[in-house]
Amino acid sequence: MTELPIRECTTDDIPAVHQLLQEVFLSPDPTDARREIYRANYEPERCLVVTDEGAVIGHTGTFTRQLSVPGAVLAAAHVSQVGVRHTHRRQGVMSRLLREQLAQLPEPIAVLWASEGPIYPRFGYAPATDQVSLTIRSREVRLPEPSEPGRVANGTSADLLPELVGIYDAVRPHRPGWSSRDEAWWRRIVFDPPEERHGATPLKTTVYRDPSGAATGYALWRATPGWGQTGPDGTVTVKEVVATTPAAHLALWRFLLSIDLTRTVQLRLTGPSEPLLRLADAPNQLGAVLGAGLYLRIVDLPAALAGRRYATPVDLVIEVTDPIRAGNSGRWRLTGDTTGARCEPTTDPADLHSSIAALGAAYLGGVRVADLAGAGLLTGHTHGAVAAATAAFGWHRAPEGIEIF
Ligand SMILES: CC(=O)SCCNC(=O)CCNC(=O)[C@H](O)C(C)(C)COP(=O)(O)OP(=O)(O)OC[C@H]1O[C@@H](n2cnc3c(N)ncnc32)[C@H](O)[C@@H]1OP(=O)(O)O
Repeated sequence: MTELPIRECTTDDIPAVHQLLQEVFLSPDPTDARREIYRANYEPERCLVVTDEGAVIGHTGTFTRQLSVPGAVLAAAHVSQVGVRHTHRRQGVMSRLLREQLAQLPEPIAVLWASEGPIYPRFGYAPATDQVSLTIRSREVRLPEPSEPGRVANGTSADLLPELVGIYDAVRPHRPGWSSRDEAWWRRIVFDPPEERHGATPLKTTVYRDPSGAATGYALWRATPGWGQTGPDGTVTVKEVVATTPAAHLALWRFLLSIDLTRTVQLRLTGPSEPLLRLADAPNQLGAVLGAGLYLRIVDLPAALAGRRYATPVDLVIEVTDPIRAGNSGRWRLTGDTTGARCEPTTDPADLHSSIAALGAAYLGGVRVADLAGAGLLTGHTHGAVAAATAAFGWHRAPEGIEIF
Protein backbone atom coordinates (compact mmCIF):
# COMPACT_ATOMS: atom_id res chain seq x y z
CA MET A 1 0.00 0.00 0.00
CA THR A 2 1.40 3.45 -0.89
CA GLU A 3 1.84 5.86 2.01
CA LEU A 4 -0.47 8.84 2.27
CA PRO A 5 1.32 12.09 1.36
CA ILE A 6 2.81 14.28 4.09
CA ARG A 7 3.55 17.95 3.48
CA GLU A 8 3.91 21.39 4.99
CA CYS A 9 0.65 23.11 5.81
CA THR A 10 -0.47 26.21 3.87
CA THR A 11 -2.87 29.00 4.78
CA ASP A 12 -5.43 27.33 2.48
CA ASP A 13 -5.40 24.28 4.79
CA ILE A 14 -6.33 26.26 7.90
CA PRO A 15 -10.13 25.67 7.82
CA ALA A 16 -9.59 21.93 7.26
CA VAL A 17 -6.98 21.77 10.05
CA HIS A 18 -9.32 23.52 12.48
CA GLN A 19 -12.09 21.13 11.50
CA LEU A 20 -9.78 18.15 12.11
CA LEU A 21 -8.57 19.45 15.49
CA GLN A 22 -12.11 20.15 16.63
CA GLU A 23 -13.05 16.58 15.68
CA VAL A 24 -10.06 14.81 17.27
CA PHE A 25 -10.20 16.80 20.52
CA LEU A 26 -13.96 16.17 20.77
CA SER A 27 -14.53 19.94 20.98
CA PRO A 28 -17.79 21.77 20.50
CA ASP A 29 -18.20 24.08 17.53
CA PRO A 30 -15.76 26.98 18.03
CA THR A 31 -17.17 30.50 17.96
CA ASP A 32 -15.80 33.04 15.48
CA ALA A 33 -13.93 34.71 18.35
CA ARG A 34 -12.25 31.40 19.33
CA ARG A 35 -11.33 30.72 15.68
CA GLU A 36 -9.74 34.15 15.48
CA ILE A 37 -7.70 33.52 18.65
CA TYR A 38 -6.40 30.20 17.28
CA ARG A 39 -5.69 31.76 13.91
CA ALA A 40 -3.56 34.52 15.47
CA ASN A 41 -1.15 31.97 16.98
CA TYR A 42 -1.14 29.48 14.13
CA GLU A 43 2.04 29.21 12.04
CA PRO A 44 1.12 27.13 8.96
CA GLU A 45 4.70 26.97 7.69
CA ARG A 46 5.68 25.21 10.93
CA CYS A 47 2.91 22.62 10.72
CA LEU A 48 2.66 19.32 8.84
CA VAL A 49 -0.38 17.56 7.46
CA VAL A 50 -1.09 14.12 6.05
CA THR A 51 -3.82 14.01 3.43
CA ASP A 52 -6.00 11.27 1.97
CA GLU A 53 -7.44 12.07 -1.45
CA GLY A 54 -6.79 15.73 -0.71
CA ALA A 55 -8.52 15.75 2.69
CA VAL A 56 -6.47 16.60 5.80
CA ILE A 57 -6.52 13.53 8.08
CA GLY A 58 -3.48 14.14 10.28
CA HIS A 59 -1.71 17.19 11.69
CA THR A 60 1.11 18.27 13.97
CA GLY A 61 1.95 21.86 14.81
CA THR A 62 4.77 23.91 16.26
CA PHE A 63 4.63 27.30 17.95
CA THR A 64 7.80 29.40 17.83
CA ARG A 65 8.51 30.41 21.40
CA GLN A 66 11.33 30.54 23.92
CA LEU A 67 11.62 28.45 27.03
CA SER A 68 13.46 29.29 30.23
CA VAL A 69 15.96 26.56 31.11
CA PRO A 70 18.44 26.47 34.01
CA GLY A 71 20.40 29.71 33.81
CA ALA A 72 19.33 30.65 30.25
CA VAL A 73 16.47 31.20 27.81
CA LEU A 74 16.46 29.02 24.68
CA ALA A 75 14.47 28.74 21.46
CA ALA A 76 12.15 25.77 22.01
CA ALA A 77 9.70 24.23 19.57
CA HIS A 78 6.32 24.21 21.34
CA VAL A 79 4.70 21.15 19.77
CA SER A 80 0.91 21.01 19.85
CA GLN A 81 -2.27 20.19 17.95
CA VAL A 82 -1.26 16.62 17.17
CA GLY A 83 -4.24 14.72 15.83
CA VAL A 84 -5.32 11.99 13.42
CA ARG A 85 -8.86 11.48 12.16
CA HIS A 86 -10.72 8.63 13.93
CA THR A 87 -11.00 6.68 10.69
CA HIS A 88 -7.23 6.73 10.07
CA ARG A 89 -5.89 5.84 13.52
CA ARG A 90 -3.28 3.19 14.43
CA GLN A 91 -1.91 3.09 10.92
CA GLY A 92 1.26 5.02 11.79
CA VAL A 93 0.10 8.48 10.63
CA MET A 94 1.09 10.28 13.85
CA SER A 95 4.41 8.43 13.93
CA ARG A 96 5.29 9.71 10.48
CA LEU A 97 4.23 13.25 11.37
CA LEU A 98 6.27 13.36 14.60
CA ARG A 99 9.38 11.83 13.03
CA GLU A 100 9.25 14.26 10.11
CA GLN A 101 8.70 17.14 12.52
CA LEU A 102 11.70 16.08 14.62
CA ALA A 103 13.85 15.86 11.49
CA GLN A 104 12.95 19.44 10.54
CA LEU A 105 12.99 21.33 13.85
CA PRO A 106 15.77 23.94 14.03
CA GLU A 107 15.41 24.47 17.81
CA PRO A 108 17.71 22.62 20.24
CA ILE A 109 14.75 21.39 22.32
CA ALA A 110 11.04 20.66 21.88
CA VAL A 111 8.34 20.69 24.55
CA LEU A 112 4.72 19.57 24.67
CA TRP A 113 1.82 18.66 26.94
CA ALA A 114 0.77 15.06 26.43
CA SER A 115 -2.98 14.42 26.21
CA GLU A 116 -2.17 10.81 27.14
CA GLY A 117 1.09 9.71 28.74
CA PRO A 118 1.98 6.67 26.61
CA ILE A 119 1.99 8.54 23.29
CA TYR A 120 5.30 10.44 23.36
CA PRO A 121 8.13 8.50 25.08
CA ARG A 122 8.66 6.38 21.95
CA PHE A 123 9.64 9.60 20.17
CA GLY A 124 12.22 10.54 22.82
CA TYR A 125 10.03 12.89 24.87
CA ALA A 126 9.94 12.53 28.67
CA PRO A 127 8.19 14.36 31.51
CA ALA A 128 10.69 17.01 32.67
CA THR A 129 8.60 18.86 35.26
CA ASP A 130 6.54 17.63 38.17
CA GLN A 131 3.10 19.16 37.89
CA VAL A 132 1.59 20.08 41.25
CA SER A 133 -2.19 20.67 41.28
CA LEU A 134 -3.78 22.22 44.36
CA THR A 135 -7.35 21.88 45.60
CA ILE A 136 -7.20 24.04 48.70
CA ARG A 137 -9.78 23.94 51.50
CA SER A 138 -9.42 27.66 51.93
CA ARG A 139 -11.06 27.98 55.36
CA GLU A 140 -8.67 25.36 56.77
CA VAL A 141 -5.48 27.12 55.70
CA ARG A 142 -3.88 30.20 57.21
CA LEU A 143 -1.04 32.16 55.70
CA PRO A 144 1.38 34.50 57.53
CA GLU A 145 0.44 38.16 58.05
CA PRO A 146 1.33 40.48 55.13
CA SER A 147 4.99 41.38 55.11
CA GLU A 148 4.46 44.96 53.83
CA PRO A 149 1.53 47.42 53.64
CA GLY A 150 0.72 47.07 49.94
CA ARG A 151 -2.74 46.72 48.39
CA VAL A 152 -4.62 44.62 45.86
CA ALA A 153 -6.92 46.09 43.21
CA ASN A 154 -9.06 44.56 40.48
CA GLY A 155 -9.10 45.88 36.93
CA THR A 156 -9.64 44.75 33.40
CA SER A 157 -7.00 42.66 31.67
CA ALA A 158 -7.05 45.17 28.80
CA ASP A 159 -6.16 48.09 31.10
CA LEU A 160 -3.65 46.13 33.16
CA LEU A 161 -2.02 44.18 30.35
CA PRO A 162 1.17 46.29 30.15
CA GLU A 163 1.74 45.71 33.86
CA LEU A 164 0.98 41.99 33.55
CA VAL A 165 3.48 41.67 30.72
CA GLY A 166 6.11 43.59 32.70
CA ILE A 167 5.71 41.36 35.77
CA TYR A 168 5.67 38.15 33.73
CA ASP A 169 8.76 39.11 31.72
CA ALA A 170 10.66 40.13 34.86
CA VAL A 171 10.06 36.69 36.39
CA ARG A 172 10.13 34.41 33.33
CA PRO A 173 13.89 34.17 32.62
CA HIS A 174 14.45 32.80 36.13
CA ARG A 175 11.71 30.16 35.99
CA PRO A 176 12.73 27.01 34.09
CA GLY A 177 9.73 25.70 32.16
CA TRP A 178 8.10 29.08 31.48
CA SER A 179 7.44 30.14 27.88
CA SER A 180 7.74 33.52 26.18
CA ARG A 181 4.46 35.22 25.28
CA ASP A 182 4.05 37.63 22.40
CA GLU A 183 1.00 39.82 21.96
CA ALA A 184 -1.03 37.04 20.34
CA TRP A 185 -0.23 34.67 23.21
CA TRP A 186 -1.30 37.24 25.78
CA ARG A 187 -4.60 37.65 23.91
CA ARG A 188 -5.06 33.89 24.23
CA ILE A 189 -4.18 33.92 27.95
CA VAL A 190 -6.83 36.53 28.80
CA PHE A 191 -9.39 35.37 26.21
CA ASP A 192 -12.63 34.92 28.13
CA PRO A 193 -15.75 34.44 26.01
CA PRO A 194 -18.99 34.19 28.05
CA GLU A 195 -19.97 30.89 26.37
CA GLU A 196 -16.84 29.21 27.79
CA ARG A 197 -17.35 30.25 31.44
CA HIS A 198 -19.71 27.39 32.34
CA GLY A 199 -21.40 29.18 35.23
CA ALA A 200 -18.29 30.94 36.52
CA THR A 201 -17.66 34.67 36.75
CA PRO A 202 -15.68 36.47 34.06
CA LEU A 203 -11.90 36.11 34.35
CA LYS A 204 -10.72 38.62 36.95
CA THR A 205 -7.40 40.42 36.98
CA THR A 206 -6.05 41.40 40.38
CA VAL A 207 -2.85 43.38 40.70
CA TYR A 208 -0.79 43.86 43.84
CA ARG A 209 0.93 47.21 44.37
CA ASP A 210 3.77 47.56 46.86
CA PRO A 211 3.93 50.54 49.26
CA SER A 212 5.57 52.65 46.52
CA GLY A 213 2.64 51.94 44.16
CA ALA A 214 4.66 49.68 41.83
CA ALA A 215 2.82 46.63 40.45
CA THR A 216 4.82 43.63 41.70
CA GLY A 217 2.36 40.79 41.20
CA TYR A 218 -0.90 39.75 39.57
CA ALA A 219 -3.48 36.97 39.74
CA LEU A 220 -5.85 35.78 37.00
CA TRP A 221 -8.81 33.97 38.51
CA ARG A 222 -12.54 33.36 38.41
CA ALA A 223 -15.11 32.07 40.87
CA THR A 224 -17.99 29.63 40.53
CA PRO A 225 -20.84 30.00 43.01
CA GLY A 226 -22.01 26.97 44.97
CA TRP A 227 -24.29 26.28 47.90
CA GLY A 228 -24.19 23.27 50.22
CA GLN A 229 -26.31 22.18 53.18
CA THR A 230 -24.15 24.26 55.50
CA GLY A 231 -24.11 27.38 53.36
CA PRO A 232 -21.85 28.92 50.73
CA ASP A 233 -19.52 26.50 48.95
CA GLY A 234 -18.14 28.40 45.95
CA THR A 235 -14.86 27.67 44.19
CA VAL A 236 -12.10 30.03 43.11
CA THR A 237 -10.22 28.79 40.04
CA VAL A 238 -6.83 30.40 39.76
CA LYS A 239 -5.29 30.55 36.30
CA GLU A 240 -1.96 31.97 37.41
CA VAL A 241 -0.31 34.03 40.12
CA VAL A 242 2.91 35.74 39.10
CA ALA A 243 4.89 37.90 41.52
CA THR A 244 8.30 39.52 41.46
CA THR A 245 8.55 39.57 45.29
CA PRO A 246 7.55 37.17 48.10
CA ALA A 247 5.46 40.00 49.61
CA ALA A 248 3.36 40.30 46.45
CA HIS A 249 2.90 36.53 46.22
CA LEU A 250 1.77 36.33 49.85
CA ALA A 251 -0.64 39.26 49.52
CA LEU A 252 -2.26 37.83 46.37
CA TRP A 253 -2.74 34.40 47.92
CA ARG A 254 -4.13 35.88 51.15
CA PHE A 255 -6.64 37.66 48.92
CA LEU A 256 -7.54 34.58 46.86
CA LEU A 257 -8.06 32.41 49.94
CA SER A 258 -10.41 34.95 51.50
CA ILE A 259 -12.98 35.50 48.71
CA ASP A 260 -16.38 35.54 50.44
CA LEU A 261 -18.86 32.75 49.65
CA THR A 262 -16.09 30.38 48.51
CA ARG A 263 -14.58 27.40 50.36
CA THR A 264 -12.27 25.87 47.74
CA VAL A 265 -9.44 27.36 45.71
CA GLN A 266 -8.03 25.41 42.76
CA LEU A 267 -4.73 25.91 40.98
CA ARG A 268 -4.07 23.31 38.32
CA LEU A 269 -0.59 24.15 37.10
CA THR A 270 2.25 24.83 39.49
CA GLY A 271 5.40 23.03 40.61
CA PRO A 272 7.31 21.85 43.69
CA SER A 273 8.86 25.33 44.19
CA GLU A 274 5.41 26.92 44.67
CA PRO A 275 5.89 29.05 47.85
CA LEU A 276 2.37 28.21 49.12
CA LEU A 277 3.64 24.70 49.92
CA ARG A 278 5.97 26.33 52.50
CA LEU A 279 3.70 29.16 53.65
CA ALA A 280 0.50 27.28 54.53
CA ASP A 281 0.07 26.41 58.21
CA ALA A 282 -1.76 23.22 57.20
CA PRO A 283 0.03 21.93 54.04
CA ASN A 284 -2.18 18.84 53.82
CA GLN A 285 -5.22 21.10 53.32
CA LEU A 286 -3.66 22.32 50.06
CA GLY A 287 -4.75 19.04 48.45
CA ALA A 288 -1.54 18.77 46.44
CA VAL A 289 -1.52 16.11 43.72
CA LEU A 290 1.62 15.29 41.77
CA GLY A 291 1.57 14.46 38.06
CA ALA A 292 3.65 14.57 34.90
CA GLY A 293 3.98 18.12 33.60
CA LEU A 294 5.80 19.44 30.58
CA TYR A 295 7.37 16.82 28.28
CA LEU A 296 10.75 17.72 26.80
CA ARG A 297 12.75 16.27 23.91
CA ILE A 298 16.38 17.11 23.22
CA VAL A 299 16.47 17.79 19.46
CA ASP A 300 20.03 19.06 18.89
CA LEU A 301 22.06 17.54 21.70
CA PRO A 302 25.26 19.63 21.67
CA ALA A 303 23.29 22.89 21.30
CA ALA A 304 20.87 21.88 24.05
CA LEU A 305 23.48 20.76 26.58
CA ALA A 306 25.70 23.79 25.89
CA GLY A 307 22.63 26.05 26.04
CA ARG A 308 21.86 25.63 29.75
CA ARG A 309 23.95 26.32 32.85
CA TYR A 310 25.06 23.79 35.48
CA ALA A 311 24.69 24.21 39.24
CA THR A 312 28.16 22.75 39.96
CA PRO A 313 31.24 22.46 37.72
CA VAL A 314 30.81 19.45 35.44
CA ASP A 315 33.23 17.50 33.22
CA LEU A 316 31.65 14.23 32.09
CA VAL A 317 31.54 12.04 28.99
CA ILE A 318 27.94 11.01 28.25
CA GLU A 319 27.18 8.28 25.73
CA VAL A 320 23.75 8.90 24.23
CA THR A 321 21.49 6.75 22.09
CA ASP A 322 18.90 8.42 19.88
CA PRO A 323 17.15 6.13 17.38
CA ILE A 324 15.36 9.04 15.68
CA ARG A 325 17.87 11.94 15.46
CA ALA A 326 20.96 9.83 14.69
CA GLY A 327 23.29 12.85 14.95
CA ASN A 328 22.67 12.90 18.71
CA SER A 329 23.95 9.35 19.18
CA GLY A 330 27.54 8.95 20.32
CA ARG A 331 29.86 10.11 23.06
CA TRP A 332 29.82 13.75 24.16
CA ARG A 333 32.09 15.57 26.59
CA LEU A 334 30.07 18.06 28.63
CA THR A 335 31.97 20.74 30.53
CA GLY A 336 30.37 23.70 32.24
CA ASP A 337 29.28 25.52 35.36
CA THR A 338 27.01 28.43 36.31
CA THR A 339 28.59 30.74 33.73
CA GLY A 340 28.61 28.66 30.53
CA ALA A 341 28.97 25.18 29.00
CA ARG A 342 30.46 23.28 26.07
CA CYS A 343 29.43 19.97 24.58
CA GLU A 344 31.68 18.32 22.03
CA PRO A 345 32.05 14.87 20.45
CA THR A 346 34.75 12.69 21.98
CA THR A 347 36.24 9.20 21.72
CA ASP A 348 37.04 9.09 25.46
CA PRO A 349 35.35 6.37 27.51
CA ALA A 350 31.89 7.21 28.82
CA ASP A 351 31.13 8.16 32.45
CA LEU A 352 27.39 7.86 31.87
CA HIS A 353 25.15 6.16 29.36
CA SER A 354 21.70 7.60 28.67
CA SER A 355 18.85 7.42 26.21
CA ILE A 356 17.88 10.75 24.66
CA ALA A 357 14.61 10.58 26.64
CA ALA A 358 16.29 10.17 30.05
CA LEU A 359 18.59 13.10 29.33
CA GLY A 360 15.55 15.14 28.32
CA ALA A 361 13.87 14.28 31.63
CA ALA A 362 16.89 15.64 33.53
CA TYR A 363 17.37 18.66 31.28
CA LEU A 364 15.29 21.26 33.15
CA GLY A 365 16.78 20.30 36.53
CA GLY A 366 13.54 18.93 37.97
CA VAL A 367 14.19 15.19 37.63
CA ARG A 368 17.27 14.02 39.53
CA VAL A 369 19.86 12.11 37.50
CA ALA A 370 20.26 9.76 40.50
CA ASP A 371 16.52 8.98 40.39
CA LEU A 372 16.75 8.16 36.68
CA ALA A 373 19.74 5.92 37.45
CA GLY A 374 17.79 4.33 40.32
CA ALA A 375 15.02 3.52 37.83
CA GLY A 376 17.55 1.98 35.45
CA LEU A 377 16.91 4.64 32.79
CA LEU A 378 20.47 5.96 32.86
CA THR A 379 23.71 4.17 33.86
CA GLY A 380 26.88 5.39 35.55
CA HIS A 381 30.09 3.75 34.34
CA THR A 382 32.68 5.54 36.48
CA HIS A 383 32.75 6.08 40.24
CA GLY A 384 30.92 9.26 41.28
CA ALA A 385 29.58 10.07 37.80
CA VAL A 386 25.90 9.79 38.78
CA ALA A 387 26.43 11.92 41.89
CA ALA A 388 28.36 14.55 39.93
CA ALA A 389 25.70 14.69 37.20
CA THR A 390 22.92 14.84 39.80
CA ALA A 391 24.50 17.91 41.40
CA ALA A 392 25.34 19.61 38.09
CA PHE A 393 22.01 19.04 36.30
CA GLY A 394 19.99 20.06 39.38
CA TRP A 395 18.85 23.65 39.80
CA HIS A 396 17.88 25.85 42.75
CA ARG A 397 14.34 26.33 41.44
CA ALA A 398 12.24 23.36 40.31
CA PRO A 399 10.96 23.75 36.74
CA GLU A 400 7.24 24.11 36.23
CA GLY A 401 4.85 24.32 33.30
CA ILE A 402 2.23 26.96 34.10
CA GLU A 403 0.38 27.15 30.79
CA ILE A 404 -0.98 24.48 28.49
CA PHE A 405 -0.37 25.39 24.86
C1 LIG B 1 1.08 17.55 21.99
C2 LIG B 1 -0.38 17.19 21.65
O1 LIG B 1 -0.94 17.72 20.74
S1 LIG B 1 -1.14 16.07 22.66
C3 LIG B 1 -2.61 15.63 21.77
C4 LIG B 1 -2.54 14.31 21.05
N1 LIG B 1 -3.81 14.13 20.32
C5 LIG B 1 -4.92 13.58 20.87
O2 LIG B 1 -4.93 13.12 22.02
C6 LIG B 1 -6.15 13.62 20.00
C7 LIG B 1 -6.85 12.28 19.93
N2 LIG B 1 -5.98 11.21 19.41
C8 LIG B 1 -5.51 11.18 18.13
O3 LIG B 1 -5.76 12.07 17.33
C9 LIG B 1 -4.66 10.00 17.72
O4 LIG B 1 -5.13 8.86 18.38
C10 LIG B 1 -3.16 10.15 18.02
C11 LIG B 1 -2.63 11.41 17.34
C12 LIG B 1 -2.91 10.29 19.53
C13 LIG B 1 -2.41 8.92 17.53
O5 LIG B 1 -2.47 8.88 16.12
P1 LIG B 1 -2.21 7.51 15.32
O6 LIG B 1 -1.98 7.88 13.90
O7 LIG B 1 -3.28 6.56 15.63
O8 LIG B 1 -0.85 7.00 16.00
P2 LIG B 1 0.13 5.90 15.40
O9 LIG B 1 -0.65 4.94 14.56
O10 LIG B 1 1.30 6.54 14.75
O11 LIG B 1 0.58 5.18 16.74
C14 LIG B 1 1.92 5.00 17.09
C15 LIG B 1 1.99 4.19 18.36
O12 LIG B 1 1.47 4.98 19.43
C16 LIG B 1 0.44 4.25 20.09
N3 LIG B 1 -0.60 5.20 20.48
C17 LIG B 1 -1.20 6.09 19.68
N4 LIG B 1 -2.10 6.80 20.38
C18 LIG B 1 -2.06 6.33 21.65
C19 LIG B 1 -2.78 6.66 22.83
N5 LIG B 1 -3.72 7.60 22.83
N6 LIG B 1 -2.49 5.96 23.94
C20 LIG B 1 -1.54 5.00 23.93
N7 LIG B 1 -0.83 4.66 22.82
C21 LIG B 1 -1.10 5.32 21.71
C22 LIG B 1 -0.10 3.29 19.05
O13 LIG B 1 -0.74 2.20 19.64
C23 LIG B 1 1.15 2.91 18.30
O14 LIG B 1 1.85 1.93 19.06
P3 LIG B 1 2.56 0.66 18.35
O15 LIG B 1 3.53 1.27 17.39
O16 LIG B 1 3.20 -0.04 19.49
O17 LIG B 1 1.46 -0.06 17.68
